[in-house]
Amino acid sequence: MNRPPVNSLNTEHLEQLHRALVRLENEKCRGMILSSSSPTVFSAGLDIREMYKPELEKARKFWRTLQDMWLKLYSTPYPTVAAIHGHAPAGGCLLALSCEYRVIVPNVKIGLNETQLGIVAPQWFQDCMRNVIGERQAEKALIAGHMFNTEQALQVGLVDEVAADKAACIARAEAFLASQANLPLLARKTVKLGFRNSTLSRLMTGREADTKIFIEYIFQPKVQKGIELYLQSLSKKSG
Ligand SMILES: CCCC/C=C/CC(=O)SCCNC(=O)CCNC(=O)[C@H](O)C(C)(C)COP(=O)(O)OP(=O)(O)OC[C@H]1O[C@@H](n2cnc3c(N)ncnc32)[C@H](O)[C@@H]1OP(=O)(O)O
Repeated sequence: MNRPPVNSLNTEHLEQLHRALVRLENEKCRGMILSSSSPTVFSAGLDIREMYKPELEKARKFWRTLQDMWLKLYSTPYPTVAAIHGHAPAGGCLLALSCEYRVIVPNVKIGLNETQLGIVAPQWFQDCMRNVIGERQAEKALIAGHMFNTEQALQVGLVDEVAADKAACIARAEAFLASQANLPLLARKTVKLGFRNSTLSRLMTGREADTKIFIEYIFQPKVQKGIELYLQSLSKKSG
């Protein structure tokens, strides 16, 4: 990902990610490392400006593009690793959770923090967390909107490994891909999809309902006010 300053996910960036995933599949790629050009941020999650006073059709398109990208990422036939050498809140955490393996560096925060922002992580975000860290830990983390530090993320199983820095993180991600290289492709892909199918189907069969929930939610005046205040707090911080 290379969308400075924080790889926030707007419609255009989501489309780029989706196109890249389709191309990798068409080219029969043997594995992907999802990484960031930023030295400190993996991805700041959804671009909050896409949700602030949007036009209805643009907001719908934004959400559908996110769904499309995620459905592709979660179901790739090739192995995927997230090299998390920077913070990964909310949608950034979703990207990492959607890969098959996660390597993180020290001093990083990762989690589905939506509750803390007064918004609700969509069901499929929650499912991804549950599938990785289990029901009990996911429920606790999601209710609190907890951001895990590196040590906590390793302890709870949210990530698989800690590496000292970006170079080591990428090297460990490559090692994971190498460990998969000799597995029979069809068997590997079939087992992966078997595990992920119910989560994928839940969104595929409920896409319109999921979009409706998003639209109805963000168009509420009190939600718009909350987004406005949050945007102000973010830009005051960097100002
Ligand atoms: C039913 C509704 C469901 C909706 C689901 C939503 C899921 C989501 O993903 S919501 C997005 C949640 N994301 C966040 O809360 C992250 C907010 N950002 C941060 O915590 C920090 O920016 C960071 C830890 C990622 C990085 O910190 P750092 O100090 O390096 O950078 P900053 O100075 O904070 O930010 C630089 C710059 O980027 C702007 N920005 C940051 N995050 C976002 C974002 N998610 N969307 C849009 N813009 C963002 C920030 O305002 C700064 O901009 P300016 O330089 O122009 O002020």
